Parts: sequence; structure tokens; C-alpha cells
Amino acid sequence: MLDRRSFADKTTLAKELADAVAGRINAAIAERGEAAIAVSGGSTPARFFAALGKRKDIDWGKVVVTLVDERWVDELNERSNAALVNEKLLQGPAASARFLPLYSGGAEPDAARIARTAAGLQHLPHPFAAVVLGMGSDGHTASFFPGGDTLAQALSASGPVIAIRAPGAGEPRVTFTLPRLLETDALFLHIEGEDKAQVLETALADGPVEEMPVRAVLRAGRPMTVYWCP
Ligand SMILES: O=C1O[C@H](COP(=O)(O)O)[C@@H](O)[C@H](O)[C@H]1O
Repeated sequence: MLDRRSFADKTTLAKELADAVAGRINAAIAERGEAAIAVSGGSTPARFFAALGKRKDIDWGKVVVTLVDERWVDELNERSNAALVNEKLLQGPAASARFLPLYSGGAEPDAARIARTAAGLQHLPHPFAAVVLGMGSDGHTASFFPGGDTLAQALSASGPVIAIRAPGAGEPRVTFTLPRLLETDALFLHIEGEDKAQVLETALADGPVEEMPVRAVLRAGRPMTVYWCP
């Protein structure tokens, strides 16, 4: 179920992952006339975003991009995942894609704001053509954090999105739920560095999901391809 691919360096990984995701986008457009992808934030995806956004073989006007999760901050904040997507991915050819953000205003993701985010996702093409997850060194993925106040619901609710707060998360968060993220043609896990490789080994061993929520994805019984480089 887990296909693990290793690459010599970050540039090669970025190009190979962009090739794989572009293939999924083009297949979804051929089959369904449109494609949606959900991508991660944080520091790891910048090179991959740049490689994907340059692709001229994608009909970007038929592509919807969203995030797997978001810190509850506006786009002027340097921790905004949406800002990263706008700066690195939605440039050049990819500027014609439609972006559906998860942050919907204010300082807290209260019920009304989460409902507004969910309403904005109503016309998201379904299923995703590709979901690209990242992973933190604490074993979180998307915003499924150890100690998350709504972790159990985030891993089981039909979604699409839920607010979550956790000691290691910094700001309050919004995340797609796991069941919704698994509704995808292809699932990727993008990690870089020896430390993340070690975290993945630990996550693959026995142990509670609550301690390393990425285990919920690894144990979901869905094919997933890991892209890793040192
Ligand atoms: O906070 C987040 O962290 C993870 C991992 O980020 P990285 O900086 O270690 O690459 C990321 O996958 C997630 O989308 C983001 O919100």
C-alpha cells in the first residue's frame, strides 16, 4: 500500500512530484472535465509548487487548488499557507487556476466561520485528483496534531473541514477531515530530510494514532506514495 520513492536531492524530488501530480490533474481533466488538488503548507512544498506551477501542459483554467489545512491567519501573515500557494504555485501558467482558501476571516475559527469555509468548498470538484500531504517532526499531517482538541472528529467526520487547536500547532487551525482527504485519485506524502525519514519509520511502527496522527493516514488502507529526499 505504501510506495516509497527516494530522490537524490530536493530539485529532483520537486520535478518528479510535479510530474506525478500533473499526470493526475491531466487524467482527471480528461475523465471529468476538471480537477481539484489539495496541497500542504509549511516549509517543504515551495520547490514542488514552483515546479508544478510552471507546467504548460496543464489546462489550469480547469483546475481548482485548495489546501489540506490552514493556520487561522490572513494572507499577510508569513505563516499563512495560502500566501505560500499564491507566491509559489499560482504564478505563470498556474495563475489561471482557481484557488479556494480555508481561512475565512477573524481571529478564531468559530462555527460560523468554519461554515463559511465549508460553503466556499461546496463546488470543489470531487473527488480530488491528488492530495499532497506533508508531515511535521511531531508526526502531524494536515492539521491532525497530537493533543488536538478535535483530533478524533478530524480523523473520522465526513467533513469537509473542522477547526482544531493543539499545543504544538501555534495558531488555531482549520483542516480537511481525513475521510474527505481520502476521497482522492492519488495520495502523496512529501517529506524531506533524515529527521523526517526517521519520524516516518517511527510512525510505521506500532503505537497510538493520538501520539502520531500521521498513523491514521498510514493505516487507512489506501495506496499512498511517499516522496523523500535527504
Ligand atoms: O503546519 C504545517 O506543518 C506541516 C509540515 O510542515 P513542514 O514545514 O515541516 O514542511 C504541513 O504539512 C502542514 O500543511 C502545515 O500546516
